[in-house]
Amino acid sequence: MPPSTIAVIGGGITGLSSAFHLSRRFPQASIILLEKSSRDGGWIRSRRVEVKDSHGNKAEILLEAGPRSLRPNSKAILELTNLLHLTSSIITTPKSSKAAKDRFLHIPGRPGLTRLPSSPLSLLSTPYASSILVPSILREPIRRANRPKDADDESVSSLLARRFGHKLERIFGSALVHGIYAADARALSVKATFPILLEAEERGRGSIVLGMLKAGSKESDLQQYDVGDVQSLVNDAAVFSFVDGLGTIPKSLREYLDKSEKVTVRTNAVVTSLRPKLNAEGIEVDLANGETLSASHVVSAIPLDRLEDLLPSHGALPHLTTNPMSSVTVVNIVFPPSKTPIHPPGFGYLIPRPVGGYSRRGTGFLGTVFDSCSLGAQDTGAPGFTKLTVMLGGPYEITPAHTKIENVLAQLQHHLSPIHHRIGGARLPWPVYFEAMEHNECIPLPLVGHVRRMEELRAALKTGPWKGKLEVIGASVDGVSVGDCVEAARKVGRDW
Ligand SMILES: C=Cc1c2[nH]c(c1C)Cc1[nH]c(c(CCC(=O)O)c1C)Cc1[nH]c(c(C)c1CCC(=O)O)Cc1[nH]c(c(C)c1C=C)C2
Repeated sequence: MPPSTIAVIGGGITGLSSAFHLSRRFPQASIILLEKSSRDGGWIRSRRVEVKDSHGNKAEILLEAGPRSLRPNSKAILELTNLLHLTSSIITTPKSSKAAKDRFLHIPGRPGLTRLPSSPLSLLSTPYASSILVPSILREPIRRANRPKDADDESVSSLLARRFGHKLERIFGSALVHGIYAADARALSVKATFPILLEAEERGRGSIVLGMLKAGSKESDLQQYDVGDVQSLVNDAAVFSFVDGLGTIPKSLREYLDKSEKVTVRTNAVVTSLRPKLNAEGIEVDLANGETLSASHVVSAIPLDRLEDLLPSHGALPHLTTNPMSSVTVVNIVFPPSKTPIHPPGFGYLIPRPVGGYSRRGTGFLGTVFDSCSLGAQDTGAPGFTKLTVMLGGPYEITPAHTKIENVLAQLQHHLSPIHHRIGGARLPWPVYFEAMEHNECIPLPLVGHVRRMEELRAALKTGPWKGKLEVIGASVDGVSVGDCVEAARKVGRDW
């Protein structure tokens, strides 16, 4: 029986795009999206702020509180962009730009920023990073195969350390994981987060480098996605966004859903429990206001541990509370136009795990994104303002002192100081805008064994009291990027 009434729980990007795709696939079904807070869009939050410097120069700067850019390799995102008619507001960061090519680390104990090589030729101009990367990479193929027998998963850290050595793991591996998961690489499942490394090791009979060199060309599945001319617009882009930021996607999804006769979006709608009907098909959805909705099918697009709170004991599901979540403090800063550039051109920098681990006395800094470099075209008004985003938290414990403007600026000054010393020891100017936002439990962290656990969860949903009528998707199940969330939303309900 095709679904007659679908309840989608959660109004983040996964929930909104699920309702969108389901309404296209099942035009006869009534769909109700239930979001507990007063706004939809989840962690995507774009806003424009007006800034003014002491000379009266004014600008309107687009700031992001959460994710800020999309990768063109996500076909599901290209398709959504096409279907929502967002082509004309795309902004790209070209692959050839400094914002795409120049990435840095701030290595605790070393002054300023350390440039990462972006091509074989640039190894010469990045001596410190290359002195660690080159020997580790050259040595890897001659290390004996050393994957532990019968281990089908391990931590990101463990894989990198056993193939490339501990120094590469700590300096590069930990920083990469900070920039995506704001997490400790020693806990995350490599199979869930970087399966490409395990696949390469398999192909290279123990060597990741040889496996990468052997990588065959992947069949393009572009035909299955209705991407229109979006693909050609982002062909030369490293990343892209929209004139009004990533918030354009949830806003357009909401507009589309509000126009659909069969779809209702309800905010401030708190779901308190989900109950499989005992003697009939379907699921009862209880709300905090006392209402009970009857749904033939339900999509849970909320974090797994929140779903756990909604389930009755006879519908209990495995592994909902295994993974922790990472909390990140995002600090948006805008500096006034100045003669001395605030930072070198580039994407930004990440800070690796310190030698002694995540001390409570640490600065809490994970990295900084140079937003003006990649997405300056979003801003209007007087030129020359610099927007950047500092990220703190994750494995570090953050106190209010960490995010005080003076402390954040002092750290930035320390990381960016060589550029200022070179140009006469100038200090960073006082910002025209500063906002620190704490995102509590915003990134789910798949621990070792996550892939197997999710297989068991899916198997339990197909059988037992849920009979395949409840599907569980989203960042805590399938992958944390916006592309992963939309891809999962596109597939939901395929078996109904
Ligand atoms: C709120 C902080 C976030 C951190 N990571 C993510 C968020 C939302 C999610 C994320 N970031 C990246 C990826 C992979 C890219 C992809 O597949 O789309 C994911 C899933 C890469 C990335 N890291 C940073 C940026 C600006 C990007 C591009 C994508 C995006 O806009 O989110 C920088 C960065 N992110 C985090 C930290 C601590 C950090 C440091 C500079 C955590």
